[in-house]
Amino acid sequence: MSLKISKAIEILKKHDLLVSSSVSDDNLEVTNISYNSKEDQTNGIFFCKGNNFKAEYLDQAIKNGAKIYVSEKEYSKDIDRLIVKSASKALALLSSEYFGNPQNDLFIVAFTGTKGKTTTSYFTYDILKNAYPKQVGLFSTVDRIVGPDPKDEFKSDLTTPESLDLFHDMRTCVDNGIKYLVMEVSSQAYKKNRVYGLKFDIGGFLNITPDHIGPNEHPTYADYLNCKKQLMINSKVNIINRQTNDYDTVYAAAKQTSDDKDIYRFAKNEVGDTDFSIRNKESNLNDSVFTYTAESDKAEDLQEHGEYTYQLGLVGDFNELNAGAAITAAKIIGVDNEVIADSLKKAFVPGRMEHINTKSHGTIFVDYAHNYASMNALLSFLKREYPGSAIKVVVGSPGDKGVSRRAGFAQVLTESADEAILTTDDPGFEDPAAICKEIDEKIDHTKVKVKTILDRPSAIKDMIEHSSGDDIVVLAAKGNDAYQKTKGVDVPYPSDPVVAKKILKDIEG
Ligand SMILES: CC(=O)N[C@H]1[C@@H](OP(=O)(O)OP(=O)(O)OC[C@H]2O[C@@H](n3ccc(=O)[nH]c3=O)[C@H](O)[C@@H]2O)O[C@H](CO)[C@@H](O)[C@@H]1O[C@H](C)C(=O)N[C@@H](C)C(=O)N[C@H](CCC(=O)O)C(=O)O
Ligand SMILES: Nc1ncnc2c1ncn2[C@@H]1O[C@H](COP(=O)(O)OP(=O)(O)OP(=O)(O)O)[C@@H](O)[C@H]1O
Repeated sequence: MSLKISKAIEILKKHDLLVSSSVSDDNLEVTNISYNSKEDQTNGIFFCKGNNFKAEYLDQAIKNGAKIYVSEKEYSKDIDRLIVKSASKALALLSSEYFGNPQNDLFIVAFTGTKGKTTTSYFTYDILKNAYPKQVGLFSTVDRIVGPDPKDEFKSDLTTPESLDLFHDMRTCVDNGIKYLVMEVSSQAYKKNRVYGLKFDIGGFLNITPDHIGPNEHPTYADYLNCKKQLMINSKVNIINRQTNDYDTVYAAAKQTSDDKDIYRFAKNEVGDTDFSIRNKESNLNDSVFTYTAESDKAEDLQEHGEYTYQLGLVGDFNELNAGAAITAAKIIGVDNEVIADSLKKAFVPGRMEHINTKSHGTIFVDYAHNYASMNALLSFLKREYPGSAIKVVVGSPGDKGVSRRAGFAQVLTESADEAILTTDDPGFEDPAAICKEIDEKIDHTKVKVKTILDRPSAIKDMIEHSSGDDIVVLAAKGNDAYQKTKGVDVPYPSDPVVAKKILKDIEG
């Protein structure tokens, strides 16, 4: 991989990003690209970016072999430099060029939404992988899959990677024979220009509720919505949840760059003015069965028999909506209905509505619901569908972030749980006991029985041991995370599904 500096200048000028250039050799062709000074920079281009950037990082990068740097301000005059209006935008554009614009060889399906990105991406990935074996990649919050072999699969750090890493991994995908890429696009990805300049073949908008608003994320809800709707502006074909908050804004964003014929809307039950509607037929603790009905001419063009029935291996009415988005994407691509139906039947998403059937300790769900909106969606669904079951929740709230989640958990536990055990979840630099106390103090104890057990495996064990019959045990908010973020260290933790299964093995054999 390489990048000619003359080409870099041309691209920056084209995008009106270049402020000035001090370049001794226009013909320089760099063979390394980086934004992390600790890496080898031999014959490389180095990007000074980020709120926490320090001049000494550039000094280190130069020592490590950087030949030229890109920055919003001039630091060292010792080497060539390109001064730009936005280092993050420059990073995206020049990384794309450096890695040979791999996006041009991929059909990219992207999803955004406050909730459901990971689940919908997995549904879509599973369907496409069954339709086009060995040709599908996945960039999700949980895993990054850049090729067909187990060695091409690794854990993600961010929902949407930094642009350089994104284009690097897309290059790997293309080199590994991948033709379809399913990815999650967070609002932060737009805020931080990680996907700047990218056009998506299909973009799906799942929902938006106030979240991720705070000093390190979005200053206001308006900013959050503005970032999220960028996916619609940057997608050729759009799929939109007709029932999302701010639907008109989202639809208008799609219309900016797409004709009506390329915008598909889906909705639950009788809504009107939609292209597809979803109706639940039946659900139990293992599956839900629903119909997907074409409600417009363009939807009928996509779905020749008008109405199809699907069985989804992941319960939760919100998952029918997630499935709707995945089905629509697959149909736009032209996947056979049988493949779609078969894939959804076997759907499994790590840490999302994973259910564990026990012999005599009720049914256990492990779910990543980690704010009021998602926990409310989950617990209201369980309460509505299983009125005879006691709902018993093990949950904690993280330290150093999302403080409003604590009051949210107190509210949703009061509204929908019968019993709760408060426990530790990524305490960071805070005291987990104090976090639990904060939640506990806001719970109405006349409505729900609560105790605190800080050691998470002990909390899970206690809840499982004290559950039986039709009880539903929900291990919430941690999904399949295999760590507890504690005082700046990712302390290994076996993950909720592993802990629960081990406890069951010990007590049920
Ligand atoms: C606030 C924020 O969005 N920060 C992200 C951003 O950081 P930044 O560009 O501001 O960089 P920085 O952390 O200030 O560091 C400055 C620069 O110095 C460099 N450096 C640093 C040390 C050194 O010795 N040498 C050196 O060169 C770093 O490599 C970096 O380039 O770019 C970094 C990647 O280059 C991200 O890791 C980082 O995400 C932080 C850690 C993060 O967790 N962000 C969350 C909020 C996020 O993005 N979440 C969304 C999901 C949200 C959802 O669920 O919807 C996501 O997409 O994951
Ligand atoms: N469409 C939806 N509407 C409301 N809640 C949902 C929806 N889909 C999933 N959830 C709930 O939110 C949790 C997180 O789902 P998922 O990981 O798919 O979303 P995400 O958008 O990737 O989340 P995050 O941005 O927090 O990583 C699930 O475990 C479930 O409880």
